[in-house]
Amino acid sequence: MSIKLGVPSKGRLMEKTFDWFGARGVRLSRAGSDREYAGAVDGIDGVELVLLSAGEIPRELSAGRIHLGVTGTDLVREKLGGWEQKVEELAQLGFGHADLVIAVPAAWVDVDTLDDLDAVASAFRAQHGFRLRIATKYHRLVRDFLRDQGVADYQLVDSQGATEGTVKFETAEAVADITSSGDTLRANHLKVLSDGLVLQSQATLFRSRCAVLCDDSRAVLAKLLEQLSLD
Ligand SMILES: Nc1ncnc2c1ncn2[C@@H]1O[C@H](COP(=O)(O)OP(=O)(O)OP(=O)(O)O)[C@@H](O)[C@H]1O
Ligand SMILES: O=P(O)(O)OC[C@H]1O[C@H](OP(=O)(O)OP(=O)(O)O)[C@H](O)[C@@H]1O
Repeated sequence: MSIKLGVPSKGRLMEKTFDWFGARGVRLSRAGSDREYAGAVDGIDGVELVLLSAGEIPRELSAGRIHLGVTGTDLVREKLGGWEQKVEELAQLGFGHADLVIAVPAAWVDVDTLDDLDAVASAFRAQHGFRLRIATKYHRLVRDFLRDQGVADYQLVDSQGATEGTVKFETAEAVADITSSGDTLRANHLKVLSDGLVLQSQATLFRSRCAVLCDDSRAVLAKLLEQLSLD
């Protein structure tokens, strides 16, 4: 029996994950061309590499279809309600750092804090007859954060990409999205609220609490974690 390790199938996250495992003697690679989503593992027997969308890895972990998975903490917390019951964080990998933030138009010179946003939101509703729109793909995290911070008079609108563009295209008044360099926010004339940090994320190795392990698989997992110095 083998255990399944899910890794992002493309981009920086995939390459840096390969580097992280490689530095610990577990060599991960794509099996064929850049377009093929099959993987190979050298340096340990019984581990199968599964290349997946970063956004699907939380669901695969919680369904128990993969035993281990690398993805951002933001995606696990967003996609899995009660995530701590479903997965265990084994190691923060030290890359893929990004902040989930609330940002508003830079031209809103009087709006710097969540309190300011709350005041604007109430005035906006009175003036326009509908609630101020915040575009995001992080519905759970943003809703929970704004509830805890006492901001209520808003609505979330779904944006699965190019979220910073929604303000210019007038489908939202504010955004909640991941930022790392800040370039995308600046280029779209947006600014982060001073207390608008929802979550700091980085690439993390997770273990499924839902995957069933036979004795052989348990032994493979223990050997892998020992090789990664995580036992
Ligand atoms: N600019 C960035 N800098 C660093 N990390 C980022 C950046 N943008 C996104 N990330 C992180 O990368 C991870 C994957 O992001 P995202 O969901 O956008 O995946 P993707 O690249 O669109 O892949 P897929 O569509 O296959 O899921 C997330 O954990 C996110 O926090
Ligand atoms: O602060 P920065 O360094 O500019 O990075 C932030 C951007 O990176 C991510 O987008 P990505 O490139 O993954 O595309 P997406 O908008 O389609 O998610 C994120 O959604 C921001 O748009």
